[in-house]
Amino acid sequence: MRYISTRGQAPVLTFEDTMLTGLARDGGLYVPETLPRMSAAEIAALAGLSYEDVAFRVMRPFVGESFTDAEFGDCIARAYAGFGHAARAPLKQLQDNHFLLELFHGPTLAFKDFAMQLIGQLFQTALARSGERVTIVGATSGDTGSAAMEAFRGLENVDVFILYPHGRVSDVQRRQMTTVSEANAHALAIDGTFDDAQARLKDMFNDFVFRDEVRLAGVNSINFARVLAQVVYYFTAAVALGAPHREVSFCVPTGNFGDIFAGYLAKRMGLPIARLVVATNQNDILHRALSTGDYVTQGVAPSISPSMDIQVSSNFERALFDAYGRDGAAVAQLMAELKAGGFHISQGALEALRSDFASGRASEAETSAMIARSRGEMGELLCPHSAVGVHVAQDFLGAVPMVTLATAHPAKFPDAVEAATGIRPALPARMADLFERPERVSRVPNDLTALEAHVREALAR
Ligand SMILES: Cc1ncc(COP(=O)(O)O)c(C=O)c1O
Ligand SMILES: N[C@@H](CCOP(=O)(O)O)C(=O)O
Repeated sequence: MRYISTRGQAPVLTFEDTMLTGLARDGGLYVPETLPRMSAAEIAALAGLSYEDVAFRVMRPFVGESFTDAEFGDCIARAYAGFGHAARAPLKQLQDNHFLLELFHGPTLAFKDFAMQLIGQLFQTALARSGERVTIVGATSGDTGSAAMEAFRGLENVDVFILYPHGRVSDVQRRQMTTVSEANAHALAIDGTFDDAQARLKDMFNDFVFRDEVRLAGVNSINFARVLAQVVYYFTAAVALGAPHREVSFCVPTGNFGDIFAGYLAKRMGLPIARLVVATNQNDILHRALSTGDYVTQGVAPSISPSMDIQVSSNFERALFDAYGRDGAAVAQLMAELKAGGFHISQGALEALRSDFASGRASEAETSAMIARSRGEMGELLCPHSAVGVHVAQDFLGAVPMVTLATAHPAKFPDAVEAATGIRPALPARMADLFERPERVSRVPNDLTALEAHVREALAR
């Protein structure tokens, strides 16, 4: 299995090198050169298997020679052993033909744990073999950072630095990052938005001197292995609802486009997915782009679903790459235009995107109203991100079963949930002392030189 860049100018890599490399050296994102397909019989055979067994069968063809069957199986087993639900990603009925896929039973209570716990194991296995040491730098709007800290805390061959937008994550999210006591984990509060943090991260990757000096690695969905691990739960959910004999649709609360891109991969692999619905909050660039063809950034307005407060949606580049017939030069041109504020999607590419993706948005009021309604009518306490998904899904319910992804636990966003329902959701017992633990965080300017200096100094200590 070989991986190529969406901008067409970077070396072709194996799975392991793709995972350890992060951003391609031409600024693009790695994708598989060809996608493995699963036949209807192979999909049918997933019924009744454990989450771990499905994960092995779905992901194995992407891994190639990078890990042996035994190594890969062990990594999967260790990754999901700590989840708080035997099914790992349980499915619940919400409404007639509408289901909720609960992705918040991992150690940090968000869907990020599915991929981060696995790549933590894969990094450890690969680095133990090579004896190499890497510096992971990640950008987060709240959940990727806590999941990364949890997965990489205390690991011998890794230092992990997480940039989050100061004042723009929930208190629980912040404390999940700033209370990690292990010396290899560093929380950095940046003056700016998540888009600024992600842009500085990409700048670090594009500074080859720094990149090579610290052996930079990434665990955002820049890293294809992150997206791959998220493909698995589309299979478990669809098979539970009758795939491959029956079509299923998914509605996905979306920001950086990683999770829904995983659904797109599942569809391309042969899973019968009728609709992939992009659900955005008021920061609705993706909904606007799919509706009008204009992908134009506006300022980010802080919302009650802060993890989706994103304008520059990294993985949309992967979808554009396919929509433009895998023309790396065309994608590089669009990304250059994005730096100046935006681009227009050609008619052909827009039609290609619309053949896979539908979209909708939820305002702040609609999100709050759905948190209240789902509690009252459906008996489900939703986090605001999941509520965005459930709200948008209402316009797409019909004969095909709809699965909305519940991407985080409501207790990560207690203020928004309490404001909507009067109920303050409690953290699980193992996190009960989160607000008593001491915090450790560095405030850093939104400036590449300052950030690189900070990382270098911390590594030298
Ligand atoms: C709780 C939650 N929901 C939804 C999203 C959006 O997912 P993606 O960025 O993969 O589109 C995020 C951030 O990634 C998140 O943390
Ligand atoms: N919402 C995310 C943003 C980063 O997304 P990623 O999937 O690229 O890591 C977060 O919680 O940090």
